[in-house]
Amino acid sequence: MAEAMIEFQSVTKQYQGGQPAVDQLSMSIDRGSITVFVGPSGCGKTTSLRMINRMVEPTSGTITVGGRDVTSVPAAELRRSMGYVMQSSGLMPHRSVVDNIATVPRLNGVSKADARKRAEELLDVVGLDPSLGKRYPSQLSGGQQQRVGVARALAADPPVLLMDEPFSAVDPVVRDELQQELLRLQRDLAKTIVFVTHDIDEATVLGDKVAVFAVGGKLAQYATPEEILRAPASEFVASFVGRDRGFRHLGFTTADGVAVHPVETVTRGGDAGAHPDSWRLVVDEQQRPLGWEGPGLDSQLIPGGSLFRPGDTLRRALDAALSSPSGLGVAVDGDGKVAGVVKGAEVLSVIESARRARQGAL
Ligand SMILES: Nc1ncnc2c1ncn2[C@@H]1O[C@H](COP(=O)(O)OP(=O)(O)OP(=O)(O)O)[C@@H](O)[C@H]1O
Repeated sequence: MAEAMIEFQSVTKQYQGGQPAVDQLSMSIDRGSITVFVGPSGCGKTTSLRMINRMVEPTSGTITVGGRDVTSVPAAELRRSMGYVMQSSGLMPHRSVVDNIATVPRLNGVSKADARKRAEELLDVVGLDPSLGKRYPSQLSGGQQQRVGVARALAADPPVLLMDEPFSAVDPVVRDELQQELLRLQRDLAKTIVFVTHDIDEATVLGDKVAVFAVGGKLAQYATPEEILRAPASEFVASFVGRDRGFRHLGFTTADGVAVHPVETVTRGGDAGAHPDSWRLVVDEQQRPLGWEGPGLDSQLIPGGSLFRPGDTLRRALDAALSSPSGLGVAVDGDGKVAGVVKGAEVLSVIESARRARQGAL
């Protein structure tokens, strides 16, 4: 069984008047995992996160980190012992990137030279060119600033990282990159990360476990993303995770059972007959897919859909078939060479048998 790193025991936060911001929260957060707090605006996610490092003090209840009641540690010391990343990177505008990252180690008594050296290494860890270290925060893009925010939070090598909507101010493509980068980092670092977002997609991508909060600071469900999509605990959770949860749930099952069929290919610039009478896949000299030629379309190249790779999920298999102009999803091997095609109807029948097997197991 996983070991608890952070525990909330009947924690309530009541600001003046009104209903509690957080109401009798009890939950246990595993060491070395990513736990995502998700829910609609105002449901107490940020308040819950900030009570972990005492930026906010609970009205009642107890929070322990590593078995120690957080109120037994001076608030300033506690805060420095945890990394904190927020939505606006929170960088100090008049300090260089390197000096920003070195802030907490310097406060902890690390020499200037060592702290800067470590800061430069961390730029590399978060995927930034170390030459950016001399710049000021305003000379970086939003995505780069968020990476610096992550580097700064990691600088003192804290076991716990608190992240409050760290990627919500950047565009969707950069956001996707930052999410993948965080997962990659976490594979090496194995920190205990608590991550706040209002975006259920982000929660299911990142979370080992997801805590769904309802307004009034009540914990509505706390489970793996797979379980939350498959078996929402209430009407509220079902509506919060959204209408396409059935489709998104396919992202948790591998498509090993889906057959890959041979496909007719033609090399670009090769012997193409002018009018193909069925769909055929155009490939380059290394057998990598370029697009399709269709019947009656004068051998004009039509862009292909998404690709299906070994180990991919049912969601990707289905998307490959649905996004392909021929209706045949292109499967490639680990080198990106065409391995064959998958058919939408067959993906659906694998999905259906997986569903029946699950029901049989109940
Ligand atoms: N300092 C404060 N004083 C009074 N009320 C507060 C304070 N901070 C938060 N609240 C209230 O507590 C409730 C929970 O706020 P919190 O910021 O924790 O929610 P959230 O889920 O993080 O929301 P969002 O996604 O909008 O950031 C809200 O009703 C909010 O108005």
